[in-house]
Amino acid sequence: MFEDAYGRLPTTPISLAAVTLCMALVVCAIGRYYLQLRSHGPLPTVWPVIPIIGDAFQFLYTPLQYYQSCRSKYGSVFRCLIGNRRMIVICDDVAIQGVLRDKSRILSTTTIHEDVSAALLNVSPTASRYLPDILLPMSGDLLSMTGLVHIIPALNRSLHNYVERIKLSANSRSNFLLSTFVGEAIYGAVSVGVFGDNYPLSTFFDFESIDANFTNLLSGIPFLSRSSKSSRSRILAKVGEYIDDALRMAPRVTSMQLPDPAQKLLAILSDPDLSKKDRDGLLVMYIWGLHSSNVRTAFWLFAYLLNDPATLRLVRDEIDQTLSRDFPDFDSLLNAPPGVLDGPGFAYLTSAVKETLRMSSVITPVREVVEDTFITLSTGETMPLRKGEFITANLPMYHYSESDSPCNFRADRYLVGEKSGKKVPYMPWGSGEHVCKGRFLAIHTLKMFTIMVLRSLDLSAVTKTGQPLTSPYLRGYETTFMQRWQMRTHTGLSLYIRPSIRSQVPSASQGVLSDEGNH
Ligand code: HEM
Repeated sequence: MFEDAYGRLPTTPISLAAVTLCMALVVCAIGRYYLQLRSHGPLPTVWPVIPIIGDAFQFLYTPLQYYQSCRSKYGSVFRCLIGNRRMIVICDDVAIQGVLRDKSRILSTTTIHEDVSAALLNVSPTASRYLPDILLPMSGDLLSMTGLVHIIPALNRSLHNYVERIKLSANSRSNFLLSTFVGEAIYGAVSVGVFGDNYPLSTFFDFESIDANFTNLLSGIPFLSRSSKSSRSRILAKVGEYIDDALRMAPRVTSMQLPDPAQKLLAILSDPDLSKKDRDGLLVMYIWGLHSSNVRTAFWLFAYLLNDPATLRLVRDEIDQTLSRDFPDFDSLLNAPPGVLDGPGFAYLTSAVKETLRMSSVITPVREVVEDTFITLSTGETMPLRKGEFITANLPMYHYSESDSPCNFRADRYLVGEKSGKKVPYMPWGSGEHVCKGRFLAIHTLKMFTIMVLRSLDLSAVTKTGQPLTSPYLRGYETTFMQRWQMRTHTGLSLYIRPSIRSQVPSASQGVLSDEGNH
C-alpha cells in the first residue's frame, strides 16, 4: 500500500515519517476503539472480531444466534459493538421489565425510529418523529378493543371471501406456497379492515420483498439492497396514489370507503408541513409494522400445525365443536364482537397461538440511554447505563428461558401452565408505554383466519420434515436463520389444500390477490 509506482518502499525521510504517522494513527484508532469498550463499567464485553465495524454483520444476518452464543459465554447482560454503537443486551426478565416499563423517558425510542425510517424508507429525521410522537401513540385507541369494532367486520368479510375463493379453486392436486397462502390472506384482510376497499392490495408482493430483505435495506450496502429498493419505489408510488385519492375524496368520504383508522391516520399525514415523500414513507412504514409480525406469526402457526398432524386435528376438533355448539349459523361468528374468540370455547387455539408467538417472535425492542442511569437485575444487582449507549431487551431469549423443552412446539403449553399454575414466559407484545398497540387486532386475525381455514379446507404439508419443527432462530438446527427466513418468499414450505369433505364445492379457477380481488 505504501509502495511507489515501481513497487519500491519509501526511503526518503519525509515519506518514512508519513508512513509511520499513518500506522500510528491506525493503531491509536483501534486502541481507542477497544478502550472505549473497556471503559464502561463492569459489564462483560463481547470483543468484536472486526474493529470499527464491530459485530454488525453477525447482528444483521443472524441476530438471535449471535445473541445466543454471546449469552452462553457472557451471561444474561452483556455489552457488544454493533457498527459504531455500544449496545447492551439484556436477557434477564426483571431487567427487561424494568427497561420496557421505564416511565422516566431516560430510555428513548426516538433515534431508533429516525434510523429505521431513514434506512428503510428515506424518511427525513424531522418527519420520522411523527411515528413516536403521534402515529404510534394514537394507535392505542385506533386498535383498542373498542376501536376494532370499526375494523373487524370488513376484515372478517375479506378473510371469508379469501377462504371461499381458495375453496373454489383448490382440488386434490392444488399445491400452494404456505407463505403466499397465509400472507395474501392476512395482508389483504388487515389492509381492507384498516384502509378500506380502495387500498392497493397488489402491493403485497412488494411488501413481502421489503420485509424479507429489510436487513439488506438497513445495511445500506448498494448491491444487497437493489431489488428491495425497486419494491420500495413501487409500494411508495401505489400507497402515495391511495393517499392522494383518499384526500381528494375526503369531503365526500363515507366510513364504507375509508374506515375510521384510515381517516384519522390520513388526517395527521395531510399536515402541510410534511413533504409528499415523507408522508408516503411514513404510511408505508406504518403499513410495514401493521403486517410484518402478523404475517410471520401466521406463517409459523400453520407451519407448526402442518408439521404435527395430531395437534392440527386437536385444534380442528375444538373449532368444529365450538362452532356447532355456539355458532351454528356461521354469520353469527362473523358478526360477533371483538374478543369472542378469546373465550373458553377456543382455549386450545388460544394456547397454540401463544406458543407460536413464544417460539417465533423475533422482536428485540431497542432504547437509547439519554441520561446516565442503571438497571436492576433479577439477582438484585444493579448495572450502570451510560448516556449514549443503546440497550436492547432480548425477548426471544427470554421466551427460550422456558424450562420444559423450550425448542419444541407444544400447542397446549399455556393451557397446561394455566391449569397447573406454572408460569410460562410470555411477553411477545413487549410491555409498558410502548406495548404493542396492534395486539388485539393481531390475535383476532390469527384466530379468525385459522378458524375459517380449518373449518373449510383440508391441509397437509407436501414435504414432511420428519422431525419436530423447532425455532427457526436458534443455533444447532439443520437450517440457518437466513434460509428459514427466505422460506417465506423463495423455496418455501408447500402445502396441499382441498375443500374439506364437510363442505364440498366444485373446483374453479385459482384466485390471486389483486386490487379488486379481495373485497
Ligand atoms: C403477531 C404480531 C405482532 C407482534 C409479535 C408485535 C410485537 C410488538 C412488540 C414486541 C412491540 C414493542 C416494541 C417496543 O417496545 O419497542 C410492538 C409495538 C407496536 N406494535 Fe406490534 N406486534 C404485532 C402486530 C402488530 C400489529 C398488527 C399492529 C398494528 C398496527 C402493531 C402495532 C404496534 C405499534 C403501533 C407498536 C408501537 C407502540 C409504541 O412504540 O408506542 N403490532 N409490537
